[in-house]
Amino acid sequence: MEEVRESSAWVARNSSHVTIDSSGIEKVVEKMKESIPKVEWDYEGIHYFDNGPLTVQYLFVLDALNFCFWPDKDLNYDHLAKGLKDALLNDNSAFDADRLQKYTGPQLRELLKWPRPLPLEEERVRLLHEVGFELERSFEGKASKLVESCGKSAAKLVALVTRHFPGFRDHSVYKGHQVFLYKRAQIFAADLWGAFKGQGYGEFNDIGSITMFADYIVPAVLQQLGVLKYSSTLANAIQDSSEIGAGTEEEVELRACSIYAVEKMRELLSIKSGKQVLSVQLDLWLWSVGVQCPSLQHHRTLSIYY
Ligand SMILES: Nc1nc2c(c(CN[C@H]3C=C[C@H](O)[C@@H]3O)cn2[C@@H]2O[C@H](COP(=O)(O)O)[C@@H](O)[C@H]2O)c(=O)[nH]1
Repeated sequence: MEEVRESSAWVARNSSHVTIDSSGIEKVVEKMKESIPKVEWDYEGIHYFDNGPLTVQYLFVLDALNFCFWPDKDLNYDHLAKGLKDALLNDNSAFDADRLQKYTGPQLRELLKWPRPLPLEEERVRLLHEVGFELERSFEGKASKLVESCGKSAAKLVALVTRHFPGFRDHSVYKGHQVFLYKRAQIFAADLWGAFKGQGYGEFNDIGSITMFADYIVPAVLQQLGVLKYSSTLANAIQDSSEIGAGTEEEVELRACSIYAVEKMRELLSIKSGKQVLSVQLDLWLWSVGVQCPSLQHHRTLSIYY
C-alpha cells in the first residue's frame, strides 16, 4: 500500500483546501494513549458469517457495493450489510458467480428489500456483473480462491483485486499527479481480517500495511476532532450539503489528507503508547464515532468508490 501512503502524503504537502493540524493530532493522541479504543468488527451484528468460503463471497459482494448511501436519506451501510446477509440466509446460491452476472436493478432492490431505486443503481448492478464475470473467468467463481492466491498478504490482495476488477480502481489525478486511495479494495482485506479474527481467510502477515478507508464519514470525524481544517469555501459547501464533484481538488484532498492524518496519528500513538497501532483499528474507531453522530455533516460526492 506504499502507493496509497506516498500519493496521499503528496496531496497533503500540496493541499489548497484542507490542512492537517499537528496540534490537533497531538491532542487526540494524548487523550487516547492510555486506552486505545478497540472496536469489535461487526459490533452491529449485521454481517453474514459462517467461518467459510461463503463468508468471503459475501464480503466481496458487500464491498463491491459499499459506496454512496447518502443520496437516499433513509439508506445506510447497515441496510446493505444486513440486506445481503438476509438474502444469503434465504438462498445460499444468491451470490454464485453466474447469478451475480444476471441481477437487474429491480432484482437487487428486491434482494435488499429496499422499496425504491438505490442510489447509483445502474452502477451497482454493473459492478455486480463485473464481479461475477471476473470471478468466474479467473477464480473458479469463488472470492475465496482470490484470497487464497494472495499468500496471506493484504497488499497482494489489494493489488490483485484492483488488477482484476476495474470497479475497485479507486484513484484520481490531482494537480497532474496520480493518487491511489483504494478504499473498497482495502476495506475488503480489513473486513476479512475482522470477520475471521486474523485467522484462516483473514490471516494477513502485513495487515499493518493497510491505510484507513477514505470514505465520507471519517473525514468529517477528523474535522470535528480538530485534526483536519477546511478553507471557508469548502467548509461552507459541506455545511450547505452542496455536491462536491468527484475528482475535484477538494474531494481528493478530503480523502487523501484523511489517510495521511490517520497515518500520523498511528505513528504518534504507537510511539506514545509503546504498542503497535494499526490504521484499521483507528479507522474502525473513527468510523463508529461518526455513524453514531447523526448531526455529522459530511461531504457529498457521487462516487462508486466510497
Ligand atoms: N472508513 C470506513 N468507512 C466505512 C466503513 C464501513 C463499514 N465497515 C463495517 C465493517 C465492520 C464494522 O463493524 C463496520 O460496520 C462503511 N463505510 C463507509 O461509510 C459510509 C456509509 O456511512 P452511512 O451512510 O452513515 O452508512 C460509506 O462511504 C461506506 O463505504 C468502515 O469500517 N470504515
